[in-house]
Amino acid sequence: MNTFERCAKFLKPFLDRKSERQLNSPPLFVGVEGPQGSGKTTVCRQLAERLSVLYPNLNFVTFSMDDFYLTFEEQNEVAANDPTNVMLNGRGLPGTHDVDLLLKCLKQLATEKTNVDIPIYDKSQHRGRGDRVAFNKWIHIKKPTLIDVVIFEGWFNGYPSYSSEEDLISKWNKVKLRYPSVFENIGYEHIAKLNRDLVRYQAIWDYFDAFVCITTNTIDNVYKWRKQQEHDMIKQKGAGMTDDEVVQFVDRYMPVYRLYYDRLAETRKKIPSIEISIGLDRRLLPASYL
Ligand SMILES: Nc1ncnc2c1ncn2[C@@H]1O[C@H](COP(=O)(O)OP(=O)(O)OP(=O)(O)O)[C@@H](O)[C@H]1O
Repeated sequence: MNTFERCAKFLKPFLDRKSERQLNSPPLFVGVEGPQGSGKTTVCRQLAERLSVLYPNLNFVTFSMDDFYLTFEEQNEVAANDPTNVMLNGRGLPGTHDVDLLLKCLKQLATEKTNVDIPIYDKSQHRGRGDRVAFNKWIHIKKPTLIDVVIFEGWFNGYPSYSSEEDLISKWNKVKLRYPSVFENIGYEHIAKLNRDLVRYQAIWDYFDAFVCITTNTIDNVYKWRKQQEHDMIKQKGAGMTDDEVVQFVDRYMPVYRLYYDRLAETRKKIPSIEISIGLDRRLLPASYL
């Protein structure tokens, strides 16, 4: 069994129920989480393509947290407002998305009262710094199209913020001792800001009816996966990050993994969910076959 087959098996009862749908029932929201490079985009594409063949009466839409990055100008402003905060110096982490726009889209999809316009982000614009594409290139869902299944992926989907400052500080003290290089240039004010930003995302997770978590035996695999991706890109397009650049790039994300990754179980307890564990080769680890 592979990741797609395991996801499809988990989602089958939800989709069977949905396929006997009642008119105007809200869509099924499927959240997909997985560390960078774990294969989220691939599995979401496979789910939308193959499940729409298996369930021809259901309309699927797939999009990503990445589509909701702030515009180039807004991101520059975020970085300029907090110049010592390396975590906000460029897109990627909590605090660099238009959460209000995302919540508006989710609400519109849930209530089906209006047309829905879903943005698309182009990472290649501004020499790789990225920007949101023009409105006419967004995904436009026009009434009376009924969306039955929303598949939404993001690398920190479901990460629960800390509601107690004491817990946040205690975790921060532990992880910065254990991973000093990751937290080298990060002060408590940056961690507190990160947590405040993450609080705003919690309302997104509340939409999930089903939650797919692709987990891995060690989060350090993210470095290796990204190196592979960049090596492939250099082969195909002649350009890509060097191994050292990859380390620097992934380091910027690591504080979030180190602070929150092991708290995902909290979200999983609240939502019907599945944990699909993969190894470095992205094959399922034995427990995931169940
Ligand atoms: N099951 C798999 N087995 C082997 N390779 C895979 C598998 N799934 C995805 N890949 C490959 O791994 C790479 C990363 O996949 P993908 O872009 O889907 O991951 P991602 O989690 O969405 O990454 P990111 O967060 O960086 O966008 C791609 O080159 C893809 O072809």
